[in-house]
Amino acid sequence: MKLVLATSNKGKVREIQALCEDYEVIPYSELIQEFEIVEDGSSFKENALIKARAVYKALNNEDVIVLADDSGISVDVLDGKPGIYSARHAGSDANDKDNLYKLIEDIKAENVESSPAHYTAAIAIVTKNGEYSVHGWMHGTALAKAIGDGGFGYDPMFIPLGYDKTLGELNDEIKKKLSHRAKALSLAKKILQSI
Ligand SMILES: O=c1[nH]c(=O)c2ncn([C@@H]3O[C@H](COP(=O)(O)OP(=O)(O)OP(=O)(O)O)[C@@H](O)[C@H]3O)c2[nH]1
Ligand SMILES: [Mg+2]
Repeated sequence: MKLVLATSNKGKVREIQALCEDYEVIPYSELIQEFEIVEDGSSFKENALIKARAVYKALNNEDVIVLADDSGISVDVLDGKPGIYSARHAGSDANDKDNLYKLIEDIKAENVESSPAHYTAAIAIVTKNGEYSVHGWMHGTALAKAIGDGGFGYDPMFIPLGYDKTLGELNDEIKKKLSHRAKALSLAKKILQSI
């Protein structure tokens, strides 16, 4: 089965391909020109559906199956921020490093060295027969420093529950077992098997 990913994030493409080895997973940019999708929903689920619907419509082929991921990190000491705004935490043109160091500064400003935190991933699937969505979470600790350069985004400051190293230090196989994305995708696969 072919799955078209409605994402411009290469880290997500890499992880979803590794987690869906039985599928042919291709980013939509291999089929059509990338375009801007305004993520103005009020939840991860709404934003994932906005992205999947936009790409489904643009592909103009009713037989495609489109999958989108909307995700982010929520830090307890920051009252759950940045949450759905994780990609724009340091501004609308921010890159992963800008967002990472802004979040580190925000945690330091609370006069703590770390805080409980969690990642959320909402996965939306759009097909001619309907729309579906599922969620997955990964809990752990957000540090006020970055260690390691594995993963992407905020991974160098995040220690998953039960570990003592950041996702920047741990190998990809560990994140593959634990991640918010892996958990949401395992539910998404059950939906894909039934359609
Ligand atoms: O270190 C990380 N490990 C992860 O596993 C992870 N999952 C999400 N995020 C961060 O959360 C935002 C997503 O925003 P997002 O869902 O809008 O995606 P995006 O804008 O990057 O691409 P797109 O899929 O929208 O095209 C971005 O800042 C990501 O860096 C992660 N960071
Ligand atoms: Mg985005």
